[in-house]
Amino acid sequence: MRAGRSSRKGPAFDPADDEHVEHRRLGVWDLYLQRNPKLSRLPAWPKLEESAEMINDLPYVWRTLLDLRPICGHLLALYLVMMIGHSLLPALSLWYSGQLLKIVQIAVDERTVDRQFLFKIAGGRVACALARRCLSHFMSKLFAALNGRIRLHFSTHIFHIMARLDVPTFEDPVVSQQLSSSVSTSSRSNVAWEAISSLFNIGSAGLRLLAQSLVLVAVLREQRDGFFLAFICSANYVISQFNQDGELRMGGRAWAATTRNQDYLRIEGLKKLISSGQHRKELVAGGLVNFLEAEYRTLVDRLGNGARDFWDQYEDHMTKERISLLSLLELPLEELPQIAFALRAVQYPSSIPVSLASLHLLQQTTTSFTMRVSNLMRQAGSLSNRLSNLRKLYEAANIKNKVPDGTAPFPENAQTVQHGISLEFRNVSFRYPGSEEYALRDVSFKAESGQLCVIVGTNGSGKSTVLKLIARIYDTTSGTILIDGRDITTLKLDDLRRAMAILFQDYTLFPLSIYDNIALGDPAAATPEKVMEAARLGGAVEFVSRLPDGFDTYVERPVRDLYSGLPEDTKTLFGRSVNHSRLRGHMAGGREGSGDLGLSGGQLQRLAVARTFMRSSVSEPTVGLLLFDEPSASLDPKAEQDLFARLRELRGNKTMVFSTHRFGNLTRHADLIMYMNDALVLETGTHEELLKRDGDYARLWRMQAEAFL
Ligand SMILES: Nc1ncnc2c1ncn2[C@@H]1O[C@H](COP(=O)(O)OP(=O)(O)OP(=O)(O)O)[C@@H](O)[C@H]1O
Repeated sequence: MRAGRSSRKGPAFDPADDEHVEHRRLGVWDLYLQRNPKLSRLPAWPKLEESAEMINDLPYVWRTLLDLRPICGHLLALYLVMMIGHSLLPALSLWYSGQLLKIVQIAVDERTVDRQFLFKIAGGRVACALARRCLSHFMSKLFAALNGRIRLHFSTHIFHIMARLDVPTFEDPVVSQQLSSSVSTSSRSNVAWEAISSLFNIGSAGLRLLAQSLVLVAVLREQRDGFFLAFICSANYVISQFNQDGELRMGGRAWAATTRNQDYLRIEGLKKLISSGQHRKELVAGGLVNFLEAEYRTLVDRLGNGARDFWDQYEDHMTKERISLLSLLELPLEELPQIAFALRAVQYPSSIPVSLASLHLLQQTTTSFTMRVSNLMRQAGSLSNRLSNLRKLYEAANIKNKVPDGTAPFPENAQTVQHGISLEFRNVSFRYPGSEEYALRDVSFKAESGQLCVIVGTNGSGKSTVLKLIARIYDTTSGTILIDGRDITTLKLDDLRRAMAILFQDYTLFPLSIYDNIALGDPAAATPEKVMEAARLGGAVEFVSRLPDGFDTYVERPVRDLYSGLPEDTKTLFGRSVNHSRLRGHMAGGREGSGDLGLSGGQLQRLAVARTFMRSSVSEPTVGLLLFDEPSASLDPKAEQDLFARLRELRGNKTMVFSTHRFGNLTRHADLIMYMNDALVLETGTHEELLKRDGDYARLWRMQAEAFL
């Protein structure tokens, strides 16, 4: 959504708060708008309010300048000097124009011309124009150079900001809003340079206005009716400024819009459905085309002109609102200077040439003057936004992670880890941030060092959550998790995570090469031999070798090729197939094949398993705990069996926690099985114990076994 200053301090915006928020219907849209305080009816009030807020952001400008001094201080200083020169030149031109006018006046009154003076003034006027052109040229070159250097400097700062955030912090909507307005790893824009250059621009525009005003006053003083003409030349601008403030103007105010119209929602849903390649299979296979088309027609007929997006409705409303008495006055006022000139010409016929020249000069100057004023106002508005983004860019480096680091090193004795780590949950309950529901309720269990623990249960029962809490992706809401008898929150996070290898169910592959994807399982120890071995253990070598670029193949190219207007016969370009539709699915764990590579879900899962194998083998001395969340979900039965066999063999003495809802033959080998349902651990024991108990585990086991009889 477009909005004014992105986030202000103050109480939360509540659409139901009638006292501070007004509600308007715009077609199918509900617009909620912060009520204007009385003073804000004045056209400059919102700008003043924003300027007051900007004061808090100014220290960050200073900090940025200090940061930039060693990188491009001399270029910045040069740019500033050029800008000052560029701002003063229009005033100098105006002064020369005033002098030319004077020459004309003397020529009319006295019929004489001082030729030398005339050449000097004309030469000065031309030199001014040339100087402005040259300065603009050099400034644009400097602008680009500064932009490049500053962007490069801040890109490492931004990389650091993004890389250090943990999962709950990154998912926090407040943090993501802060990041989206201040941090962008890919865009060509650059928050710091935008803020600094805006500030320079405003300073320069202010200086230009001041210098021009002073010269204008000096020139007008010498002209008959000069001030009167200047006033009427700028009158229509003043009126248009007052006229802008329609009732629904949203600039500077908090606002939110939503639609609850079911027909409109359905129309938009149908449009998305047919325009995205993602749903094409189901659409065609389900024979849905005719039904959807008829449905769409009915909805559009029913909603008529109301089926329009918010901005369309808003513009429509604003155009209706804009016709007022003042707006009707705006155009006739433009003619006023000519009328005034005609009357004066009648009154003083001898001064027609001077009046004509002065009228031209005045109109030209006031037009550029008023344009500058409105530019200045507009720039001041965006400056406030840019400065606040700059503040957020610096503040983002101090965002506190929600999972705090511990202080105790782990393990105390490095030799013990490879013989497994004991794991204990004591009365652990957990709710995901922002969720009311408990994902785990009072879970307690203990797995001794070197044991194989299998968590089984229904969908959504909390199996993956158990693994996420062990890796401290999230912290428990209540209760304690201990490894080797020590509370995990007290341990250094880096040490804790170095002691375990984890494969998530919703793993993702990185937009890097296949080699890097595997090597990042243990980047510090990665060698080509180790990566190859991990790929073999994950069952990935065969299909990767068949790819044209083998292990150098990018799972998803992070940089798209650009093309346009290619003849239809162009099937490949740069050794890759041309995507004429440009519609690609996203890469997400196991659920989809790779749009770029045409790899299947199972093949992608093998790559993820290979990555985990980088740190899972018996020989890996630093890892004592292996966590696997459904690693075989997309594998065929043979691949699944091979994987389980390899896992058992490679695990050695390490502790392994395995989550699955397919019992397979893994549970038979388990030292501890936990049966979960609806956030609770309902049964624990070995396979035999649980069968003897004849509870839910036994019932589900029999159900799965019967399917194969
Ligand atoms: N990031 C999240 N935010 C909010 N709720 C979540 C999140 N992830 C999971 N949940 C909820 O927590 C509960 C437990 O989810 P979890 O993924 O642990 O289940 P699971 O047993 O692994 O399920 P499955 O067998 O389908 O993988 C579910 O109700 C789920 O909707």
